[in-house]
Amino acid sequence: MSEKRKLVDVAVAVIVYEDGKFLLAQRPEGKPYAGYWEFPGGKVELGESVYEALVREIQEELGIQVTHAYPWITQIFSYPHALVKLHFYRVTQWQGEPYPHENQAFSWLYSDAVNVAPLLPANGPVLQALSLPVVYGISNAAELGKEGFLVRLESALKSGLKIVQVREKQMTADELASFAADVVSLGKTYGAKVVVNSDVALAAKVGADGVHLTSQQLMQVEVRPDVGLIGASCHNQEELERAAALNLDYVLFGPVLPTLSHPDNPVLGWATFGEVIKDLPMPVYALGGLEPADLVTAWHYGAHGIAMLRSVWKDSD
Ligand SMILES: Nc1nc2c([nH]c(=O)n2[C@H]2C[C@H](O)[C@@H](COP(=O)(O)OP(=O)(O)OP(=O)(O)O)O2)c(=O)[nH]1
Repeated sequence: MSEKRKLVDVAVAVIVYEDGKFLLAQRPEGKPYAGYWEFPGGKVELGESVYEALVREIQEELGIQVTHAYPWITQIFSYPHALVKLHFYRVTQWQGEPYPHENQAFSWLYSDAVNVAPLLPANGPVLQALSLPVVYGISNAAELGKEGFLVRLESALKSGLKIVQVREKQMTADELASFAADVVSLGKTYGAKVVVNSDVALAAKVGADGVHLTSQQLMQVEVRPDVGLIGASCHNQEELERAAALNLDYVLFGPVLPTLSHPDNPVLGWATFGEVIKDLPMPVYALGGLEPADLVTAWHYGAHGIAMLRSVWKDSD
């Protein structure tokens, strides 16, 4: 039934300041779901690219000129009135002051304090995706030593790092439990999320925010584990599709560039990275040989952000 309907492409703008504050608007009278809150945007017209539609809709609805917008996530949603393919872009820079040209109510919000309702039904997972930081750190006590790593971690947290994965394959179970507890405690102090690689029981035991599945686990689990935030490592399209089918919160996808530890391994390169991840419903972090300065390039190719195992722990000054 619904699957036979024509897919309607919709360009959707998440207009977001650097501190994470974003804009929701209330759908005007006369449209389906009038009064519901949504991100500004609208249907792609015949002959238009999604990007062109985004720029046009935002000019029409808010009177601002989009100058920097990055493809982000794509979701297909079946409404009684239409089957829509929502192309979400993060709009990070614009000219002019947003003004409600269609008399819509506006609200600037942070993802952890959304106090307007109801939202369009498709938008719940989008708020969850928006709450994920754009820089993702992976622990590296293997190279820095446990104490050395914790010092670097605290300095990175002080500088604004907001998510870290505990991944130390060389540690014994006891060492890992104590290390993970230290990372969780530091994370809590600085308001950062902590996920634990592969071990659901350990994540629960140390009070982590969630679990990061290995690509092997990803292909084996039948259902999404119920322990908060769930991510996974992916290296190919099949794994990415599996992560999408399991409704995971995010994935790491790479290697994008050669890495120090595996300089001769095949890499995706940015163009292939962008091609493979386009149309995915969940945020994708680029991984492999990246530095903080690569963030905007990653956005350009559709990534949510970048994940780093080494450069994120270097002192910036
Ligand atoms: N703009 C927008 N549309 C969304 C969001 N989430 C969501 O499910 N949609 C759906 C609702 C609609 O079915 C479709 C957008 O269609 P629309 O009616 O707003 O498009 P439009 O501005 O081009 O309006 P019109 O041509 O019908 O006047 O996408 C969102 O966050 N923003």
